[in-house]
Amino acid sequence: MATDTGPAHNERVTRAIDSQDVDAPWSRPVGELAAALGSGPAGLTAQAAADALPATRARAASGHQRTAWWRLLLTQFTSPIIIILIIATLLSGVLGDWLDAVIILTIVVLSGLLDFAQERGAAVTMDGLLGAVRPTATVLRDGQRVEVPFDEVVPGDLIAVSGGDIAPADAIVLTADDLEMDQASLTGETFPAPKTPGEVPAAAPLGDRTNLLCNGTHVASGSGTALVVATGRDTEFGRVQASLHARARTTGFERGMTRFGLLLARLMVVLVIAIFIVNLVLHRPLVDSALFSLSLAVGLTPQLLPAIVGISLSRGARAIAKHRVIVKRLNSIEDFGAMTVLCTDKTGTMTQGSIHLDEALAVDGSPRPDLLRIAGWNATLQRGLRNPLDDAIAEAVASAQVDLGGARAVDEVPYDFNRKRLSILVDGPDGRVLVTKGAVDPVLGVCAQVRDPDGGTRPMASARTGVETVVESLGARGMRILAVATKPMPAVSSCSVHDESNLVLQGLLAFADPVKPDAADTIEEFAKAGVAVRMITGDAHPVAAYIAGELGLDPAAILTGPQIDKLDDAALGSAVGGVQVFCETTPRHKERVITALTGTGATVGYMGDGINDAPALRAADLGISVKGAADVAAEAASFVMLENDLPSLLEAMRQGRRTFANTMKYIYMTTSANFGNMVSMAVAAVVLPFLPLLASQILMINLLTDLPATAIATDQVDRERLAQPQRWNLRVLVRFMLVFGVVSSVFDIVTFVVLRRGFHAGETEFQSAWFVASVLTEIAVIFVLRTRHPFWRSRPSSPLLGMAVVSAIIAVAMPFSPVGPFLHLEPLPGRLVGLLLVIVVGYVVTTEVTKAFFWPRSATPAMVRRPAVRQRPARSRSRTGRRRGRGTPSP
Ligand SMILES: Nc1ncnc2c1ncn2[C@@H]1O[C@H](COP(=O)(O)OP(=O)(O)OP(=O)(O)O)[C@@H](O)[C@H]1O
Ligand SMILES: [Mg+2]
Repeated sequence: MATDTGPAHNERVTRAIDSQDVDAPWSRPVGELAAALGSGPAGLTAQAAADALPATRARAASGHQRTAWWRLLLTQFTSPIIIILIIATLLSGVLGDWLDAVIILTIVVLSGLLDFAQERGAAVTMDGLLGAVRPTATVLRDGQRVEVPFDEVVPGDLIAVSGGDIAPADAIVLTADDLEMDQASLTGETFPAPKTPGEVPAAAPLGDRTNLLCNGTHVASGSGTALVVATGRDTEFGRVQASLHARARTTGFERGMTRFGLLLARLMVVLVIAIFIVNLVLHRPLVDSALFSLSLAVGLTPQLLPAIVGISLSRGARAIAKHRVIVKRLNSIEDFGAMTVLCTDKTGTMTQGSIHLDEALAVDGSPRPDLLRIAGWNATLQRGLRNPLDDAIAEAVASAQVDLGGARAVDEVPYDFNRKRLSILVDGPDGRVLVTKGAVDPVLGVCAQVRDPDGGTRPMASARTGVETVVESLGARGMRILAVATKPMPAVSSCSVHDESNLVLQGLLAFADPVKPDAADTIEEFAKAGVAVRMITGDAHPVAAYIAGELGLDPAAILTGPQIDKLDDAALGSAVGGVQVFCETTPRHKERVITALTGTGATVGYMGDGINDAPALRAADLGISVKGAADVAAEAASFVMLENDLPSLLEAMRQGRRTFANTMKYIYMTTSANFGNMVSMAVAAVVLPFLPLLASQILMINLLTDLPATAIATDQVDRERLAQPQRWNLRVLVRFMLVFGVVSSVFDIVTFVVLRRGFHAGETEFQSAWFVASVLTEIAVIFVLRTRHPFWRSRPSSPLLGMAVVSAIIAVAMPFSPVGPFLHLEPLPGRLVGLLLVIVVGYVVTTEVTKAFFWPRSATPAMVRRPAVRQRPARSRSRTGRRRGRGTPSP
């Protein structure tokens, strides 16, 4: 098999793509395609794949790529305001003062480097974290199966897929074993589409290309191999993505940030232009006035906000990773902190997940060892999704050394989440039989008769109540039950869903899957933290109720899938709040429940790992999956746990709240300081006969006050901030900005008056004093505003304290240092320094007093509100708090 290597392959692939050699590949014989792509039965060689990678990467669909470091560095200097500032500075150099220009540029570069270093660190951190949970594809290279990241799959690769896998590229089916793809993400079609080898006409619409696996769709059942013909932008999915600019839905945090950023930007533009005009009207020097206004814009601009927020979120992600939870979307951390309801799957999360077959029983509950043989045919011959129930049966068959009589599968109706049954047409010692097993109700529904322990049969109608009583009593002991049924089908060679009728119920299998010992405690901890835990399972009512009891949930507050079907969305919306357990659900039920819960105003988390959980994961405000889960589930989630462990999720959530609280601290403090400065500058520009600060001084203040901001992510958070869900609250933020901004302006103006009237300060002395005062007040106030308690009662983190002290010392020392003259700063008389300190103390005290008035009024009521969905008891369904915007605003 001539597998091509080296640049020749690379060239051929590029040519194939460019010349559309592989146009409508679904209509071409696979041999021809493989030849065109340089592939053979052993797949590509590793060398050929490596050679093709750059061309493939270049055509990757947008997204996920890490920006090159130099590009990241450049972006620090490419915002319009910075560019205008740099040009104006160069201009001022040409017109006169080169020294000033160089100093301004130096500070701009230093600030840019500081931001770059942080952002770069954040990007590297995220890359490392995501590496652990990035999906991989199974490809054949040099005849060996290897796992490679999705973005390293190249045209010509042979891939192998099985249940739950996402197709990493467009690929033509080579072999298929009952392969069915869920193409809903592409076509909206919710029924899985069967896939088989064999060309289809070139003109076949997407839905009819039965030999094409489409990038982004996932395997609903079965397995197969396929030849990759297109990747990235060249795939159907890539094209759709490009045309829609398809983006995942924005989080509440992103929406809040965007709106707030816009608000600030507008405010800034208006003020800066006004200040510039005032300066011109007052006949100040044009260039100086322009530089002053531009520097103000740089100092006040919120464009640094997203960067610093991103940095503190990525630090948070690293801290969360310590609890073995990986954050896939940074902004979801806010939703994590805001979560009020957590819904989870049962198996593996609430239970230990190591399912064990306990008993094989006849319909009356008496032991029936030979049932294991029938069940064994079904479980060991099935080729669909691997799953723990079949594994448990196979294990029991092996350990009891049951003889399967050389049975062989003729055909199969794979398991699906709606039918909840799995049927195999078997050629065994008793001839050709259809063996069906599945959840009790769905199997009973297709049985006409039951087989009694004595070997005789009876109509289902007369036996049903008896069977249900047995199932109920097993369920009450926490047993998961499967029903097994058969039907002789001597004359057929294939089977379908329609053959699942008129079966004879053979017996029941009881599985033990005990509740995790710490699950109940963790659920209680979540409840104390304001998060109601809810269980949503596909399993039957009796066992769900039993497990609910074990977990401390209310077994009476239960809703089944069939009951959900009877409710329309509105009725479901008003019912979900009081329900603690949802059982007998299909994937669609899970999704509807989550949507209904989000509709009540709750911030809903959903944790699940199966294909059947993917729709619910997408519908939730935050999806949580587990490493090793089906690709579709992992893709739909914004958090991935490395182990299925509820306690670590609790810790991760607390860390999420801490991160959110610190991020909000920064936003609250920076915006109020900026707003205050804008107002002060506007006033100063009007009343002073000279500029209150020079451009280089403003930029230096900006740099010095940014230093402690970089340490905010490390800060401690007051305990009560972590006790309840928190969410973004624009109204409180704007009020905070106005109140504390104005307080700081009042003190700025007091400083003006004292300097001009009391000290008769001239230009340089005034600017030097104001430089020192600006830095000191802005730093001191961090310690007041970072907590709602009196500031001396809440300890800041050491890095924050350290950075703040260093910045303050630099600021005070600068006028006395050799650097001073470069910034036009002159040493201040001792009396003036003392006075500045008095002003700083006065400012701190005033802010502290204002804070005491500000927080109780706006925040305390929010703090005592409860989550919309409550823990036990479930009877009185209170409507309180069912609005968006609950939860406690920060800091
Ligand atoms: N391979 C199988 N063969 C037969 N029946 C099955 C199989 N897998 C699952 N079932 C039946 O379908 C029910 C629902 O299982 P499913 O995996 O769809 O639900 P789930 O919501 O993921 O459940 P859980 O909460 O336990 O994880 C199971 O309780 C079982 O009765
Ligand atoms: Mg499951």
